[in-house]
Amino acid sequence: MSLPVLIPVNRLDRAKGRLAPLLTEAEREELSLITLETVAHAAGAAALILTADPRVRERMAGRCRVLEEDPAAEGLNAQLEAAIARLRADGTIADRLLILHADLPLVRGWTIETLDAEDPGPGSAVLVRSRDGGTNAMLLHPPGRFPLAYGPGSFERHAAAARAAGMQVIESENRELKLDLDTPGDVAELLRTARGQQTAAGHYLLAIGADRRLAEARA
Ligand SMILES: Nc1nc2c(ncn2[C@@H]2O[C@H](COP(=O)(O)OP(=O)(O)OP(=O)(O)O)[C@@H](O)[C@H]2O)c(=O)[nH]1
Ligand SMILES: C=C(OP(=O)(O)O)C(=O)O
Repeated sequence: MSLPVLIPVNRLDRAKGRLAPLLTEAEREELSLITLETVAHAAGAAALILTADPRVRERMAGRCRVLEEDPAAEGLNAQLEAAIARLRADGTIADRLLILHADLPLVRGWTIETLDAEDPGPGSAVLVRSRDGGTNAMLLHPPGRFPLAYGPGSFERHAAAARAAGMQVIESENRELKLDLDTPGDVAELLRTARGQQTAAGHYLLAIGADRRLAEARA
């Protein structure tokens, strides 16, 4: 596997909490699954889904490799570190790894190829900053040089930690990877363009009337 793509997915009943003002719990869960399918499809055979939710496993069964979380690890960073250790031990991960969020509605296969092409070689990290300062995508060459620090404002933490580890840091302006669906503002941004409306997430959001709800909230 030239570039394994690790995609962490929160438990559906915990995901997308910041969209609660716009979407019901059932709608947030379905949107999480729809964007996961988009990201996993883009990653193709390289997709490695990390989740504790049996409904995610059921939805993605047979379509890509789904990894169980480590019961001894707590939180996103610890879960990712534990999964990466297991994947390095079994040879799935060698000298490169792309960690992608599961909620990137615009991502396509060629998006990942474009990001991959930005990799300058060993000793580097290519990062994509999200609208709220998170890290939507992180291509590590190699992984393991610094501790993962996902959470609010993680982009600056990851960039600083990579530099402190002697790595070359590149901020990619990859437009498809910069948009994740965390807030009602992100949903509005997705639905603002025909391109966004034509995504699987866009179709779903329009079908449930999220555009009208946004307009009513602005009124
Ligand atoms: N496997 C796993 N994935 C997680 C966990 N927490 C967050 N994620 C995933 O990590 C990525 C970034 O997560 P966030 O956007 O911060 O969390 P979220 O649950 O999607 O949204 P919020 O509820 O708004 O924080 C998304 O792909 C999440 O699904 C976790 O504890 N385990
Ligand atoms: C946890 C993260 O996601 P978000 O910024 O979407 O909360 C992160 O990018 O570090």
